[in-house]
Amino acid sequence: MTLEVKNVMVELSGRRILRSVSFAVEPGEVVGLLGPNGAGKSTLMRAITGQYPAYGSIRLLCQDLPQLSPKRRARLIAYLPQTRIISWPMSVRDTVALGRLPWRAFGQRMTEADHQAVQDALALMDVAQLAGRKATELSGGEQARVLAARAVAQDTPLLVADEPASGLDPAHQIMMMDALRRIARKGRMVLVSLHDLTLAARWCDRLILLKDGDIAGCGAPEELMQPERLAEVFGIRAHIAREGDGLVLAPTGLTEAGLRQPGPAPKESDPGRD
Ligand SMILES: Nc1ncnc2c1ncn2[C@@H]1O[C@H](COP(=O)(O)OP(=O)(O)OP(=O)(O)O)[C@@H](O)[C@H]1O
Repeated sequence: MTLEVKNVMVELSGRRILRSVSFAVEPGEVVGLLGPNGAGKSTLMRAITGQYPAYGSIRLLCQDLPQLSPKRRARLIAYLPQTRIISWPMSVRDTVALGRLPWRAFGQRMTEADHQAVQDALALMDVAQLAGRKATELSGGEQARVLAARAVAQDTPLLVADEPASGLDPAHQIMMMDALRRIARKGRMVLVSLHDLTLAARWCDRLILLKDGDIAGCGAPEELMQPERLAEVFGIRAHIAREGDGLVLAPTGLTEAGLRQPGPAPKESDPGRD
């Protein structure tokens, strides 16, 4: 009863973006996907959600995801994209209710269960007080929480969230991570990409480090968040401290390699290699 990603390779515009990525996510856990800009996090999420064709195997609850119809897939996976601008001039409640569409036949009215799922999602993302407002008139962070609520309302076994905390104020970043953890603890799977190392270390059960389209590490935050690993993957030095029940990580500077090459390394896997 897992998400199983095996030897996934993705090529876009003739460039190999993901090389041979394998990992699993179990029900009940929040798995964080970390890596520098351009490492391939969004590409991996898009491959899992069926937006990019991929070689290899992507199975969820023992079903081959690429074989499923869009509607069947929408009942299994909710996806929160990185770009979160709402362009439909609908109320917040109606926007969140779009998350229930995969569960209804065309033209069918919302059931009591649909209304409850919408209300729960509005509350979880702290946007219930905005329910009657036009979604397009909200701030960027508010819109981000509305779209997160829509993904939550979809009530799927797997939630894939691409940088759900970006653009949120500190309190709502914590609320977001807390919400993802609560969703997971109800037996769902959560795969979330993050750039904030402290959020990742404190709220994720396991972390996957992606670099240049390859997995550079996978394990519990305490195992992975080591100075050498952060230097290798991100090119940074960081202050790492244990506080309460988790780690706090504060980047303090660039390593020599990071100074030489702060951006992602050129892909060795471009056509011609292998
Ligand atoms: N449609 C596309 N065609 C060609 N190359 C692409 C396409 N989409 C992404 N890429 C390239 O794939 C690589 C990985 O991009 P991706 O968006 O997956 O990175 P990321 O890890 O999510 O980065 P970020 O942290 O900046 O969001 C980048 O080098 C990017 O330029």
